Amino acid sequence: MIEVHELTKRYGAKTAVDSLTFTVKPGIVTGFLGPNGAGKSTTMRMILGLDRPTSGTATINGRPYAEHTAPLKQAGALLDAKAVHTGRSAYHHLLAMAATTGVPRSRVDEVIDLVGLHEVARKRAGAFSLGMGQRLGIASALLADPEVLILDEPVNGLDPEGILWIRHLMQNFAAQGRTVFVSSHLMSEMALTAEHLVVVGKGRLIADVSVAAFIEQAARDTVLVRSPRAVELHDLITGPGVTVLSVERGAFEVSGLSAAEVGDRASAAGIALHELTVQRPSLEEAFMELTKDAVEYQTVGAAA
Ligand SMILES: Nc1ncnc2c1ncn2[C@@H]1O[C@H](COP(=O)(O)OP(=O)(O)OP(=O)(O)O)[C@@H](O)[C@H]1O
Repeated sequence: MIEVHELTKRYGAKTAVDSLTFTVKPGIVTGFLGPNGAGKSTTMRMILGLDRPTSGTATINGRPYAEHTAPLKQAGALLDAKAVHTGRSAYHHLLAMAATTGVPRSRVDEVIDLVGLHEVARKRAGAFSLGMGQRLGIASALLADPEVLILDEPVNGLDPEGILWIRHLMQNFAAQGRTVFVSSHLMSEMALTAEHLVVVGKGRLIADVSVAAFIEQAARDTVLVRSPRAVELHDLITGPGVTVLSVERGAFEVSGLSAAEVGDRASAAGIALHELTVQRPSLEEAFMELTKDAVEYQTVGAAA
């Protein structure tokens, strides 16, 4: 379990993390979502004791990470996959880590097999592809068999097979009753991986919600209506709870009414319909809508 309470980090005048409070529960994968610069990495670094908070607290299994007697048994993390000694082989990188943290040698072979690096374990890590580097980073995170796994953008730059592999690894880890906290700026990826979402923008909490609830909210349909008598039909259906989102010549988009309701009303008034299409926003669109005011560097015109 990870508990973050009123966590704040300022760099001079810049507030990178602004009074964040949330809990990451065991047994499920929790996605940490937000646009670039939202403060995800800074929050993860503070949870792991790598950055000192300006104020507030972050604990892992009830204590600040650094105060645990065997911190690596509590939480393993992948923050930057390139942070390995490039001259060492994957095997020796892990062996050195194991030796300094009291992990038995046999566990090194175990995690190498677990992440599928058996064939290349004796090769220099500096020559690894991005995907192999990510696997090695995850092997390091898993080395001490931790209760909590913290991964910062683990699928960045991976091919579809690598993405699938990490997704299953996280889900299996959570299914064992452990805690998984994974950051991403891709809603579509998190919808497939996570069960719960913590969404941040400009350092602030925007949503703390189950993926199912987010999808349900996002999936609010709109109906595109095209008719030669669009103006009349438009006037006929407007009322409480009905929002007309866009109007163009001969067509409009409406929310708050089902396609059947629009069709019935048109039929009752003897108005012909030339199109009646249910439109469902993609999850990515719903996420962008949610975070649109919290995007740090917005392209001019992007808000429209
Ligand atoms: N050491 C630092 N000094 C000054 N500003 C920093 C420092 N580290 C982060 N920031 C700023 O804090 C904000 C949050 O950065 P952070 O890297 O935590 O965001 P993020 O959500 O992880 O973004 P990304 O997906 O781009 O990595 C950014 O505006 C960043 O420029």
